[in-house]
Amino acid sequence: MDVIVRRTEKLEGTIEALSSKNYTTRYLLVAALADGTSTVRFPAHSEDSDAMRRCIAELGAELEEDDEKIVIKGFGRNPKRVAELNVGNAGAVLRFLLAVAALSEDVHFVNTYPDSLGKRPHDDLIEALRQMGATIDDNGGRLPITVKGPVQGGKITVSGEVSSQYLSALLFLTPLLEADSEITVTGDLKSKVVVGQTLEVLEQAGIRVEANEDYSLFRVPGGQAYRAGEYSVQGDYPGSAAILSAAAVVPSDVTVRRLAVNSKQGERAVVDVLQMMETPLTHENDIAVVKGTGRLKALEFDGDAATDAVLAMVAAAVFAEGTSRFYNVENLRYKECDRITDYLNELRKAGADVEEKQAEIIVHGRPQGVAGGVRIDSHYDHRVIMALTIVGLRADEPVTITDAHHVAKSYPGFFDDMIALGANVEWVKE
Ligand SMILES: O=C(O)C1=C[C@@H](OP(=O)(O)O)[C@@H](O)[C@H](O)C1
Ligand SMILES: C=C(OP(=O)(O)O)C(=O)O
Repeated sequence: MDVIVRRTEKLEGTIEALSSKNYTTRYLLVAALADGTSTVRFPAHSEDSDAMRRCIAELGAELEEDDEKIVIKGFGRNPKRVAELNVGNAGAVLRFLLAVAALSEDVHFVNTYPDSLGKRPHDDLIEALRQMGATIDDNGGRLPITVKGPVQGGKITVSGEVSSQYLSALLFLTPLLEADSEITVTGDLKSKVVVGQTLEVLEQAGIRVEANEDYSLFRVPGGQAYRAGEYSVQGDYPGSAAILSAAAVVPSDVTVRRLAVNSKQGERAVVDVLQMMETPLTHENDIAVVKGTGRLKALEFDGDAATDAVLAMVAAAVFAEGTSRFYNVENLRYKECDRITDYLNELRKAGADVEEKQAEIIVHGRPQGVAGGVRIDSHYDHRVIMALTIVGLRADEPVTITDAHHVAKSYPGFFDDMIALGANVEWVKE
């Protein structure tokens, strides 16, 4: 399904933030790895969280759900034998479950998104699991992948250069092994803040992990058990970053509720970034209020601190006065698409003035707006879809985003929320 985004004069209203994707995947996983019964309240409902839900059920977790919660009886350290798992297009879910699969005997991960997740690398995790004794058949570090356990703890080395998800995956697995583990992270760890979310969830699940200050060394005692628990999922900053950035580029009076002020999500930085860009924005008592004027100032920002919000920030910078620079963002190239080259190509089509370096996005702002009048390839990427929607709000001619239904990977209600706020957006069948 395609979406047509037309110039929008004003956004106004109040929405509840969607639930966090990254906390939902983590809480579902630790609940599955516990022996007792856990409750996850306010879980995200999206393709990625559904992928985790489906896979842990196949691995033997018993799930019961209603509108507000999922009650999960875990399988502990003994997942059921399954021949095959399908994680859809969910990167984090795949990486976490590749590690969990090593508790089992022979699990085959299928390749259902050859042009998206099918292109993403997993070599660094595969290599670490091999050091631990796993036998792995892979396709040059990519899907399809078959993992055969068992594995042992001990000294493990993993690269953090491409993704933090490999390290998080090992942190979920190693407490369940008999031996103690010592994980050394080589290279410059990317998306470091997300590892903080992994450690927070592990601690809530009663797991002990010792980490040094720069997250290059972790000691994980073996023989631990996940404690069943009661978890409550907070609002999602990466998805809300798109709403807040949309509200910043046009005149607006938009309130987003349920955005924890003290959240560990790095994408919380969208609030500071928009304020630095001189957007009138307040954030108190977990409520963000944007009273946009459409005027923005350029800025320089280390994007690795807020990986999943960078595309929305860049979309806002398209309309800023001056040149913005988002640096330290090379790992955006290894996402649902190459979020530097592919994304900037689509922005250019829409009329933005952007440049790329290997690890940087440079935006020469156009406060006068962009031409639009184009069809955008969404590259299977929910964050590209949301970002181009922001740009379309201030384009002279309509912007058509093809296959915009892929927004459901993380934020199925994105267009409903945008329409509720007054965005001039319309679904069309091809
Ligand atoms: O651990 C996680 O849940 C995630 C980690 C990040 O990935 P990278 O570490 O690959 O940057 C982030 O972009 C992704 O959406 C979710
Ligand atoms: C990159 C993302 O997710 P994943 O790596 O889990 O596919 C994302 O949500 O933007």
